Amino acid sequence: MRTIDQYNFAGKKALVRVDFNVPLDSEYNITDDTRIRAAVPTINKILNDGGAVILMSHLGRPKNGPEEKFSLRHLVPRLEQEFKTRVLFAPDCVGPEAAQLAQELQPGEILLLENLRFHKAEEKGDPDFAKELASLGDVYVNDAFGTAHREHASTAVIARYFPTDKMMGYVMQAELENARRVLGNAERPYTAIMGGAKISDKILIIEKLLDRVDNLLIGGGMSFTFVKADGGQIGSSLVEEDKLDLANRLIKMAKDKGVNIMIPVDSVIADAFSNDANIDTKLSHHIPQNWMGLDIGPDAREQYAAVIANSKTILWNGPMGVFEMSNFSVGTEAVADAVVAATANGAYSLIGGGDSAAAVNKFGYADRVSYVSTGGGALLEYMEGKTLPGVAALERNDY
Ligand SMILES: Nc1ncnc2c1ncn2[C@@H]1O[C@H](COP(=O)(O)OP(=O)(O)O)[C@@H](O)[C@H]1O
Ligand SMILES: O=C(OP(=O)(O)O)[C@H](O)COP(=O)(O)O
Repeated sequence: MRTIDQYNFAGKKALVRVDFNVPLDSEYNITDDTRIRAAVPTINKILNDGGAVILMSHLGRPKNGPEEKFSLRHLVPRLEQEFKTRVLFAPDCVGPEAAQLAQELQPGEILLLENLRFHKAEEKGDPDFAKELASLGDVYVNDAFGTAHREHASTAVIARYFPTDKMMGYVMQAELENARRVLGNAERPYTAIMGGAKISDKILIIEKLLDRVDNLLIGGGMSFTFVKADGGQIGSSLVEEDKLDLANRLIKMAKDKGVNIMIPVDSVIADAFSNDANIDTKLSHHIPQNWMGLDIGPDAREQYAAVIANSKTILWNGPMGVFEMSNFSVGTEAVADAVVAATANGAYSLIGGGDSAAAVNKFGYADRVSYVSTGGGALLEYMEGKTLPGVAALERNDY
C-alpha cells in the first residue's frame, strides 16, 4: 500500500485524518499528548516537501452538535508550540469558511478543522459530507490508526474521492507493522487485559480474542457487566444491561475453549464518582446499593499480577479503574507494574488506547513496555484478525 514516503507533497494541500482524540481536563488542558506527538513526523514530512496540511479529527463522542468541551480549538496552542507557526482554525469542518481557509492555505501552513463529529454525517459515513471534506484537499492521508476501526466519512468513505492520491501516514504504517509482528506469532502464554469504559464496543471483541489468547483479565468499568451477569450485586457501578446475556455466553465460551477468563474478585468502591468520596473495598459480587466499583481490589491485583508474571505476550487496552483520580489508580498502576516486570523478563507487551497510553505515561512506564499504541479498540480489532475499514479504504477503489 502507498505510503507518504512515495509521494512528493510540493504545492499540494494534504487532507490528513489524524486521531487527536486526546484526554482534556476540566479546563481543557491536554493531559496526555501521545496522539499529537505521534502525528508530528507525518505533518513535518508534508510541510518539508513544500505542501500545506489540513488536519481533521474527532474529539470525544459529542451527541448533539457543537459543544465547548469537545472543541478541537483547545489543541491549537499545543500545535503552534510544536510546529512553531500559526495554526489556522476552521470553526466548522465544512461550509464556506472552511472552504475559503483551505483555498487560501499556502505551502508550509497548517489548518485545523473543528471536530468532525459535530456533524452526525461523520459517524453515519454520509457520502455527501465525505465529498465536501474531500473538496478541501488535493490528496488524502489517513494517519488515524486509533480510529481505523470506524467506517466513518473521514476515515473510510472519503477515500473514494481520491482514487489515486490516498495513502497512509507514518503512524498508521508503524502501528500496523508493529501489530502484525505480534498477530501471527504471539509467544505463549498470551494474556489480554481489558478494561476501561467503552463496554459495548469492547465486549464484542472478546469472542474473537478467545480464539487467540490463553488468559483474559477483565477490569475497569467492563467488569461489572460480567459480575451482574453472574448474579452479583453491583450497586450503581457502570453496566450495559443489554450485554448481560452476551457476558454470560462469553464466560461459558471461554471455559469451553480452555481460556482462563478472570473477573476481579474484589473492587475498590465509592459512594460517589469523586476522589473525595467515601471509599471501601468489597467483593465485586457484593457492592452495596448506591456504591460503585471504581477500581479493582487488592486480591484481584495480586491474582492479575501472578498471571501477567507468567505471560510471554501481553495485550492491554483499558485502565483497571478511574486512574485519573489518585484513589482509584492503584489497580491500573499494579497491573502496569506487573507488565513492566514481565517485559523485563522477556515478555512482549503491547499497550494501546488513548487513556491506557495516558496511564502508562502517568506512571512513567512508556519506555519500559515493548510498544505503546495510539489505538485501543482499533488495536484490539486488528489483533482479533479483522480488516480495519480505515485501512481497507486505502486499498480499495470501490468505496
Ligand atoms: N470502574 C470504572 N467505572 C467508570 N469508569 C471507569 C472505570 N474503570 C475505568 N474507567 C474509565 O475508563 C476510561 C478509559 O476507557 P477507554 O476509553 O475504554 O480506554 P482507552 O482510551 O485506553 O481505550 C478512563 O477514563 C477511566 O476513568
Ligand atoms: O479513543 C479512541 O479509541 P480508544 O478509546 O479505543 O483508544 C479513538 O479516538 C476512537 O474513538 P471512538 O471509540 O469514540 O470511535
